[in-house]
Amino acid sequence: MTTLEFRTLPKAHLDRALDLADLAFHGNPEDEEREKHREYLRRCDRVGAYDGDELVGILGAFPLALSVPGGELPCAGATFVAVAPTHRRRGILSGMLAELWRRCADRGRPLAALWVSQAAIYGRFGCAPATYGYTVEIDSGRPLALRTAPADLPLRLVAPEKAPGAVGPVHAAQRALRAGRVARDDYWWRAQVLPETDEDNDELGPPRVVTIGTPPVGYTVYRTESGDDEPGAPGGVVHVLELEAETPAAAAALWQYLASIDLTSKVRAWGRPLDDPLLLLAADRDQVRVTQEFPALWLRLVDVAAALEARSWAAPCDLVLDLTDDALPANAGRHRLAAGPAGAALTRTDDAPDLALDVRELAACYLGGTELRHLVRAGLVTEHTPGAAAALDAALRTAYLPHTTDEF
Ligand SMILES: CC(=O)SCCNC(=O)CCNC(=O)[C@H](O)C(C)(C)COP(=O)(O)OP(=O)(O)OC[C@H]1O[C@@H](n2cnc3c(N)ncnc32)[C@H](O)[C@@H]1OP(=O)(O)O
Repeated sequence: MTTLEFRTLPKAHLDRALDLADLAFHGNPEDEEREKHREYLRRCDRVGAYDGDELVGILGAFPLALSVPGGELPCAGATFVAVAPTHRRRGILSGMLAELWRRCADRGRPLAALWVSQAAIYGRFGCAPATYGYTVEIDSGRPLALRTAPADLPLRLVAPEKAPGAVGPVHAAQRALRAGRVARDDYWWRAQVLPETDEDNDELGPPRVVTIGTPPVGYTVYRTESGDDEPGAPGGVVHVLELEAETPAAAAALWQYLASIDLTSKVRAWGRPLDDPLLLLAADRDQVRVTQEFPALWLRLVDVAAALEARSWAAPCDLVLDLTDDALPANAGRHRLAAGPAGAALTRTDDAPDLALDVRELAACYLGGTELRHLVRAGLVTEHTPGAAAALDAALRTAYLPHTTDEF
């Protein structure tokens, strides 16, 4: 029997990695899509698991900059995780993640993030959902009724290749307000946000980008799905991938535009923030309905001290946290967190703990998307000192909920 080895997957093995991913994800991509995946993996830090010469596991990690409250941090964006079906449940995923945590330490990345294929897999590795999304549907078979007057500003269609220059500044300004978002370069806009075809739904047309204002104070990215030609049949669907606006009036105008596109009768917006103003702009909440809520980005605090000391804090707190972290014992133990608007320090202590929790619970709360007091009520966090969870919640609070649509 051979032993498993975890090492960097060289570029020469990219096609073997793609074959393995197709095997594990039941994919059968066309040439163009396969080239897209090859480019994708080429940009990643790659861990390969080898059984002798056989490639039996692959994990990619994009080098990302993730927005956190008050700034951004280097983050490994784990993706393309696949284990050969002949080798499952032999610890290959566990070994690849252990290698990823080592590389995060070597490369100065305190965070790792991922979109999971199944929610049951990653909690045991210290990961937790840190951002959430809503799917919102607008019945646009009738005019969209709004409580806020739409801005009277020009709307312009922008060619996708011009989008990074035209709407990048609006995205960057909004990203500074919301934790959980990835810094986008031209590659990210082209390949991740605006690919010509939608990989998951070939019924959808190409991406359309529309800006409002000169210079833009908002924009939307959407694709359309045509409806049935029969008279009286439902119209097409406008699939909104992104909508960012700097003012309520600009948001109202963009939603009104999307809801009034001819030959369509529904707007389906995926991955809206849970505090999306759209839900308050709507004059008739029967016309604008939340149809799904889902965990979006999962987070792992690989270096807890670096992560906590890098974010901003809304209120002062001085608490002893008793942390467990089975995979990364350097994070475990008692730490005093002294934090406030001037910054934070995490120092080891023998003092009695105010709160006892696992690193995955801290990951859930880190970006401000989950409140500790709810985790206390669920029996997942132990509050030794009454009021400690509320004090930490007040310190972690953010003005906007964390949010991301960057699915990788
Ligand atoms: C970020 C992303 O890319 S997410 C995509 C993940 N990839 C896929 O879903 C593709 C198809 N599946 C696979 O490739 C594999 O089955 C993987 C990656 C999910 C798991 O790989 P394995 O090497 O089998 O996992 P490993 O043996 O390290 O398991 C570690 C633990 O996780 C558990 N586990 C693994 N997969 C699952 C699962 N799907 N559901 C629940 N538990 C799971 C194992 O039971 C084990 O628990 P234990 O330590 O208590 O025994």
